[in-house]
Amino acid sequence: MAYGGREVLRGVDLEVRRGEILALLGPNGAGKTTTVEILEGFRRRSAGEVEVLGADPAHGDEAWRARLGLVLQTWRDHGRWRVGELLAHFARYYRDPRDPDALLRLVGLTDHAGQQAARLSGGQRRRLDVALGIIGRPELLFLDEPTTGFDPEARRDFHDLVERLARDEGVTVLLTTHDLVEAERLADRMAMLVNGRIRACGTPRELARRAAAQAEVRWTAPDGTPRRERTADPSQLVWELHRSTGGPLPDLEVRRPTLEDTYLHMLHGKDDAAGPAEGRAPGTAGDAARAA
Ligand SMILES: Nc1ncnc2c1ncn2[C@@H]1O[C@H](COP(=O)(O)OP(=O)(O)OP(=O)(O)O)[C@@H](O)[C@H]1O
Repeated sequence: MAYGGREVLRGVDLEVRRGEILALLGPNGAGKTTTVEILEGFRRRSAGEVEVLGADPAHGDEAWRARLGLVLQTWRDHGRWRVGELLAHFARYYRDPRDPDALLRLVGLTDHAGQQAARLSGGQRRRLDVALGIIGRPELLFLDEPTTGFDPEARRDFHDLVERLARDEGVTVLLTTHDLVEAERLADRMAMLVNGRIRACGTPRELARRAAAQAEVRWTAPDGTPRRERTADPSQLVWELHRSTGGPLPDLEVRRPTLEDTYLHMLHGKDDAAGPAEGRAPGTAGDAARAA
């Protein structure tokens, strides 16, 4: 995929399976929104094959569109509408919409039903976005950085809601986020997009294993100096230190790699972390993406 002459996606090989939650991660400018907008049918791709719910998004009709739910990054301008009226209005576009009052309860906006959308707080607007995204009972839900601006409780409620949608209603979810805790909490699989290419894709556990990020061992040396070392095999290091000092290691601490370590390792590491797109020469491959 190129903007003007500049290629921003090159070989995005990605499949989202029906009923799964897939988190698309990657640094600013990696191409996540571009990818998602192509899948949603909002952006024309310049090359590659894409199939979403059995159709090419570039030719998706109204019936196809009604099966998607979108929570976009940019806020749609419905500021003058009252929250309850807005939901009732959008409900009319769908054959089997959720009940607007039940939906307000679901996203925690019942007390704001009579309020103008423009007067909601940032986090409350985001909840409204989520409500609008799921009002039509979508089969496939796109969530583009959905919890930006949420307080911790709203975030937890939102995570519960997304989990319920996936588990109880079989909704497929494609989530982009910079929040690694969110990705780990929600996602069945994570895909890492770096420089327009999928660098790795797998369950959080698989990615951690593939990235082989290193543990950090800290201790105080016999002369009192604090020491730290990174190693893939902390037990070996501790054993060697123990043997060389001949006694217990003061202030010993072994810190396992966090998800953030894994992420940064993948971001800056070599292709040993590469997933299915591994080994492609730059610019040679078109993009291929399938969702549900
Ligand atoms: N309409 C456009 N015209 C030209 N270049 C664009 C356009 N939209 C995006 N880009 C460029 O394409 C690249 C990918 O952008 P994109 O918005 O897809 O990244 P992203 O991964 O969603 O980033 P972020 O995490 O910051 O939201 C960026 O370098 C961006 O500057």
